[in-house]
Amino acid sequence: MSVFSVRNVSYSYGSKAALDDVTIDLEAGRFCALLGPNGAGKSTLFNLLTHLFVTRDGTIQIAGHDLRSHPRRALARLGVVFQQPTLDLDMSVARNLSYFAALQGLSGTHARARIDAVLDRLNMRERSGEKVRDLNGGHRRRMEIARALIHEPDVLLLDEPTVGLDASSRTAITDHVHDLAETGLLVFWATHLVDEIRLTDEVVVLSRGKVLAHEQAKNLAGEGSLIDAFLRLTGNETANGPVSLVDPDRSGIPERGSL
Ligand SMILES: Nc1ncnc2c1ncn2[C@@H]1O[C@H](COP(=O)(O)OP(=O)(O)OP(=O)(O)O)[C@@H](O)[C@H]1O
Repeated sequence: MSVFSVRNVSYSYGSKAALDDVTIDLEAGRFCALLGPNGAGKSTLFNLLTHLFVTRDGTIQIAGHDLRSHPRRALARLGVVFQQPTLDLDMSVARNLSYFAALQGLSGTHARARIDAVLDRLNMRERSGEKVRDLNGGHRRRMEIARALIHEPDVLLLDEPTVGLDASSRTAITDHVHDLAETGLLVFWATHLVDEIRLTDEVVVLSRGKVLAHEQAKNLAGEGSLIDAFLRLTGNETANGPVSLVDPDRSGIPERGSL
C-alpha cells in the first residue's frame, strides 16, 4: 500500500501552469529521487506536500491521511528538510531539537529519548552540546535531518538538501539518507544532481510540470547512463551543477563532469 500518494495534482500561478496532472504513488522503505531541471515544478510540488500551497485539483495522501480534509494528521506523518536552514544558530544542537520536539507535542522523557535516537542515527550524539553556529555545513544539514525525524514520520521530504555542501559532505548526507530508507522510511528527495541517485533508487523525472517517467534508476538508464536518459526525456534541457562525480561503481553512472 502507498504511504505517499499524489493523484492528478495540478497547480498554476495565475495563467502559468506549474504542475499538470501529476500522479506519484510511493511505498514505505524506498528512496525516490524527484529529478528535474530548474523550473520543473519541484518546489511547487513540495509547497503543496507541506501544505504551504493548497490546490483543489487532485488529492494528496500521507500515510493514508488526506492532506486537504485532515491536514494535521497528514502533516504529523511527514518530516521535511527545507532548502533554507531552520535551526537557531545560537542554541545548542540539543536545545534546537528539544524546541522542535515540543512543537510536535513531545516532552519530557519521550522527547529526550527521541533526541538521543535521532542524534545516534545521524552520528551526531557527541555534538549535542555544541552551538549550531559552530558546526560545519554538513553537520548542520544532518541536524536538519535529525530535526525532521524527531516525531518518527513515515515520509521524509528533502528539498535539494545538499545545496552548498562540499563533495565529501554531499556524499555523507546522501549515504545517511539512503540508510534511513533501509529502515522503512519513505524518502522523497528533490534534486537536479544525477550523482545523488543510486541505480536501485526510484526516480520520478519531472519537467515543465509533468511526470515524464517514474521507474527504478537502473531501468531508466537502460544500457546507457542516467544522465543521458534524463537529457533524452527532458529534450536536452540542462541540469545545473556537477553531475556523476561520485564513485561510478557505487552509482553506476559514468563520469561526465558538468552538464
Ligand atoms: N510565484 C510564482 N509566480 C509565477 N510563476 C512561478 C512562481 N513560482 C514558480 N513559478 C513558475 O512555475 C514553474 C515551476 O517552478 P518551481 O519553482 O516549482 O520549479 P523548480 O523545479 O523548483 O525549479 P528550481 O529548481 O529552479 O527551484 C516555473 O516555470 C516557474 O517559473
